Amino acid sequence: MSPAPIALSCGEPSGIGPELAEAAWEILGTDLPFALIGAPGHLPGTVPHVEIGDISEAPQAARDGLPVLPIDMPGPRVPGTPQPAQAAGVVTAIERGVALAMSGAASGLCTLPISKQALIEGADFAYPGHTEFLAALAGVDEVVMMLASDTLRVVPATIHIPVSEVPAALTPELLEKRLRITHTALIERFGIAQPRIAVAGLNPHAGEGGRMGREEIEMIAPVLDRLRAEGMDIAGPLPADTMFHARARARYDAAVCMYHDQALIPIKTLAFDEGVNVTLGLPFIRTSPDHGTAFDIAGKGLANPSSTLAALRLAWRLAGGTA
Ligand SMILES: NC(=O)C1=CN([C@@H]2O[C@H](COP(=O)(O)OP(=O)(O)OC[C@H]3O[C@@H](n4cnc5c(N)ncnc54)[C@H](O)[C@@H]3O)[C@@H](O)[C@H]2O)C=CC1
Ligand SMILES: NCC(=O)COP(=O)(O)O
Repeated sequence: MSPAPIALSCGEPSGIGPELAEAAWEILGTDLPFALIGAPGHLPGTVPHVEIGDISEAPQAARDGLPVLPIDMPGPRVPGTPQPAQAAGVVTAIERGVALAMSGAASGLCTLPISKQALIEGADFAYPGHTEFLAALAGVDEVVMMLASDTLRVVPATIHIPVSEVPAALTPELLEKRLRITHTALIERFGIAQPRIAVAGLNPHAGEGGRMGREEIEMIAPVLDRLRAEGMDIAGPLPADTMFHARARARYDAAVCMYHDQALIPIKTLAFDEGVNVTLGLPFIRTSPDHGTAFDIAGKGLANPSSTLAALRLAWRLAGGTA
């Protein structure tokens, strides 16, 4: 039996999200059933859309157009200029997607990019990103952000915090939890029986034996030693500058990095168009394109849908679908 459709939350209406949703339907058609949760009036109209009342109607509706579960939002889409007045609707779309995924009516949630600033201004949004919001909605304490592509998988151990706060945020407990969730997901979600994980150091040259920082010796290495003693295949702490070239990448299935840019720069450099953001540790499947709202090109017909397609396809595959 085919999995339930994927819910696709609209993200920031004035970014490229509406264009990506239409392009996704144009390319996927009925092969991969999904429904956009958003304001029908914000769609550019390059393809037809069909308003539905229940996500189970998506496979049938997709024959005639992009299936849309409508959300009321005030005002029009203004490509390139976020509209804080629509922020509450953007948040509602995410909440509705989570409810559908948690109930099983949707087999997963794919989120289009939000403008964090617009959500803060317009809806007092208290979270730095989807990842933290979804964890709160699901009632889960610990989740992991993974960016995945055929070329590379990366996990930032700390996520949306200032770089100045990273050393204090990196605790043995946090690193161990991130590693355990990553290890389990590689086995259960990605079908890798014996996952190989590479762990980056925090400092240049992974601390150069303590001369350029001691986090590797005092915090990272003891955690890795403990997990290796349990049988996990973990390399590191490795110098971050030399762990992403092709020969190095061949030695691991995922790289766990110490902070956001250490993880995301390599994958966005190697696989910007195909990368997918996956949240691990939630009680439902959540994926997202790896890019943001791209205000500079919104409404200009320049948005590349590849990462959104990859995100929908990964969600579908993780749900057991075969398209
Ligand atoms: N999952 C999410 O909700 C995410 C949201 N964001 C948010 O997006 C906003 C803008 O972030 P930026 O750092 O400017 O990154 P961005 O990814 O929106 O844009 C960076 C550059 O890549 C280009 N680009 C991005 N996606 C593209 C696509 N599909 N096709 C063609 N070109 C594309 C843009 O035109 C821009 O030149 C911020 O508010 C940020 O917080 C950023 C990343 C993820
Ligand atoms: N840089 C990744 C990013 O901002 C996506 O975050 P999230 O909204 O998926 O938590």
